Amino acid sequence: MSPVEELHSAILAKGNEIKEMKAKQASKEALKPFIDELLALKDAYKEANGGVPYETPVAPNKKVDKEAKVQPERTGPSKKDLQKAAKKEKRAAAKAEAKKGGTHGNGGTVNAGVGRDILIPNPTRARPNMQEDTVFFSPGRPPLVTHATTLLTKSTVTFVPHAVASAPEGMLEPQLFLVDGTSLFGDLAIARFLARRSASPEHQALTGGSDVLLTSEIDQWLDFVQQYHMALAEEEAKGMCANLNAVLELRTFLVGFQLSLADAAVYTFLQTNRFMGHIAGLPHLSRWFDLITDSAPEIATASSRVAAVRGKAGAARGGGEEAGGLGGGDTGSCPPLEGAVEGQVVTRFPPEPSGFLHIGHAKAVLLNDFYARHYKGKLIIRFDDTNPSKEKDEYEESIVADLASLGVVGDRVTHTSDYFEDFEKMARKLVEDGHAYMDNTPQEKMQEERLNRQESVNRNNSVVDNLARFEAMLKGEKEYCMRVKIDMTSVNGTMRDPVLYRANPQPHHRTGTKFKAYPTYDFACPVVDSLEGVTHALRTTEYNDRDEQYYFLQDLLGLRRVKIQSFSRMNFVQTELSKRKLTWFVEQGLVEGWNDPRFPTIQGVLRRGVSVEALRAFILSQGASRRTVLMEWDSFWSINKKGYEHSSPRYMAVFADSCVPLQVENGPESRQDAGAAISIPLHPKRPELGSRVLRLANVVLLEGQDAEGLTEGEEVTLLRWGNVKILSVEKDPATGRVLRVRGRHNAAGDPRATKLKLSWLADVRDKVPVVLTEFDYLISKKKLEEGEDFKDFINPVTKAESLGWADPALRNLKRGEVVQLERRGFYICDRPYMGPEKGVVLFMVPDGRSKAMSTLSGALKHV
Ligand SMILES: Nc1ncnc2c1ncn2[C@@H]1O[C@H](COP(=O)(O)OC(=O)[C@@H](N)CCS)[C@@H](O)[C@H]1O
Repeated sequence: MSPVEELHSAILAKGNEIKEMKAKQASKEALKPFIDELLALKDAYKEANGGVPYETPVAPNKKVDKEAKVQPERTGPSKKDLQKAAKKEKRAAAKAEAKKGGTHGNGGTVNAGVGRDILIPNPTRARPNMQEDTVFFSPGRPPLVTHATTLLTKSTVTFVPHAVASAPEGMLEPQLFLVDGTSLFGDLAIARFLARRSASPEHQALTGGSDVLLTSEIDQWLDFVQQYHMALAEEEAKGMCANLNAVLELRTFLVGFQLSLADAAVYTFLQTNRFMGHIAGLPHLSRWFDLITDSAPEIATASSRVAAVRGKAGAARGGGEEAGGLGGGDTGSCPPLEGAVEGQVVTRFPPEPSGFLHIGHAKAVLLNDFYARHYKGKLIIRFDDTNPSKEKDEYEESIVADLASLGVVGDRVTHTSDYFEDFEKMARKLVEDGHAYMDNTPQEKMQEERLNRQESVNRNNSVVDNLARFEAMLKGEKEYCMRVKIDMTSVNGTMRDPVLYRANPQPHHRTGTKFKAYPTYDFACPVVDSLEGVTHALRTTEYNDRDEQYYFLQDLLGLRRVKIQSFSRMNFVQTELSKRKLTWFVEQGLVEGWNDPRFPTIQGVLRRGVSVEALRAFILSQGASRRTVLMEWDSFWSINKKGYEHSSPRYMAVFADSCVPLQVENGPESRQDAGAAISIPLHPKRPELGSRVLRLANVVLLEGQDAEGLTEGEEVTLLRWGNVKILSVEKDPATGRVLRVRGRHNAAGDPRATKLKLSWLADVRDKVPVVLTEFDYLISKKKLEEGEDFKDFINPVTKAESLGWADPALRNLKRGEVVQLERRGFYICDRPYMGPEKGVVLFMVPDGRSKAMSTLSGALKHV
């Protein structure tokens, strides 16, 4: 049944219910909620039916109703139904035409029998009068390629998001209405149209122009995107990226020798389906991705702008102000940058590509990004790649992907290795001028001497000897390193002749074997900050001691001074952030990998259900204070929950192994009764999110835990349906456990008068299998004391999976989407529905409370 048909049946059923109540002389007060429901159903019908309102049958056709009840189950509409539907459609179309200017329509829908509506172009839908070309779209399915094409072709098109009744978020295709009343639907069809109607040959070339082969090749890619627009499983996504990489090995663009809609469609597809992690390790695909980002920024802009409508990614750079109340005239909890001048501030985020980014890094990059944006300046993303023993391309690529998922786009991406030649020259000059010397004191001894403020025996060697040893070091000779002469008597240990250069024969991931000695962090940071025009270097407070040395070196080398502004490191209870310790967890197999949802990596926390907006708001609300605090996860999760409270649609699910059937004596026979569904809002307090179909049945599944608490004769409320009087509770004589329950729906019952409000699920054939997954902390102790080894505090059980049954609508859930399961909490989809044996994998998103949202207990402590 299509949503329109379902609503039609629901209206009939509700009307009959009201008639029955009236016959029983029900009071006006008792009737009111039913009449309200009927009106709401009619509104939903009108919206789903292209603006054409529900038509009350001229004479109530009791015969048809009767037929509906005894009709055998069938797989498709009968000829008679089709003729009737065709007549009805004709009538509706004629009405809609006459009524031009009404609500926009949605295209026709055909039900595939699995609850998913497949759209067909419907030329007869209602056509509103538009002042300008307008694309209506569901926020769950933003028309990214259309948006990119409007930017590329400079077309004037208005985009209007709308919530759609009777269809879950993301189900409806975008629809373009032209000023002349004609319309088109589907992201790719609209994009093609916009390119083709442009007068410019350059824009027409986006679809292949008049070249038939090119056009077809482009179409081939568009078909491909169309086919896979739903989220793919992890392995499939990986394989697909590998194939794309192979295709792009010898190509600059996907088709021909210039940008086309094929590039735009595949780019937006990859960007919005979280493929970035897979792209990272693939050189040709990465190169192509970067090329499109740079050469057609309209495409990236479209993706990030529309993603913002969807509420998933952070705002695109350059637009608007921060979330979380920051921005505007002041810097909120982030102190102003000293001496900052609007338009001239340059900040930088300098990760070492030696591991995956974690939430501590997120703090550093979001603060740098915030200041750059606040002062209308620039942000540099600099890979601090001075240690070839630890760094890899793979890490660099994962960092790029993680920054993209945080919505951070640097104005420049640089590498410390871009300056290796400059370093060599500067270091040689320091040696020549007697400011630096070569030292072969063993590492431990050197440390001891520095601690005791003792000079090395090499401190006063001749420049000639030092120069010879310096050149040997550059060739990879490891015996001597270069130290700068500062002050061995200084109270600041970092001023006691720090090491600035040392040999490392390992090939570098970017420069290969060209260099065999590398600057240390102490040397690299002040030099590159100054050379790159950084005005404010934000560093965590553990570097404070190094500030003096940083300025000393800039002065010694005659470089412009950069202002340092420090902020505290971010640490969380029961969480390790060190790359070394996180690697241990991966190597021990205690987690799935770096993107494990128990890990504090960016990939891990996003997978666990952290929203980028919440992360940003949390970090910026903490600000750039220097006070080091150990954060509680609870306060973070409760900020995270706030966003979802308003935006996530609500459904119900029950545990599969303990659920108990409740036979509702007067409930509808789900497979045969046309009234076996009602329309309810996706979110009871947010009608603008639209509505959905709630399936009813004469057998519904209750949580076992709830069934145990039922007593005969009491009235309970089945959430969103109404009251049921419990007639009997049958128990297993051996165990005393409830086996089944019988009840009767009481349409006139008052939900406010019942004690128990139960979640439930119609026991329908297409209910969806789900895996409800909960996680605990990897570390069992809140704060490890000095000397305590984290390995002694490993939580033995940190993951629990329970099988469940959920609302049929969850069949359409995509990876990364968050729903609320009533009385359970928020869940993020980690794997979409892939068949009866591979149900939807849902991860519980903590909400900051130690208990789950209700008396329903989970499999683990709720963290
Ligand atoms: N836990 C943390 N809280 C805040 N900021 C952090 C945290 N951990 C690291 N950082 C900052 O991120 C960048 C990059 O760190 P990385 O360890 O990859 O690299 C370096 O520390 C040096 N390449 C550059 C130091 S300025 C850095 O700013 C950290 O302070």
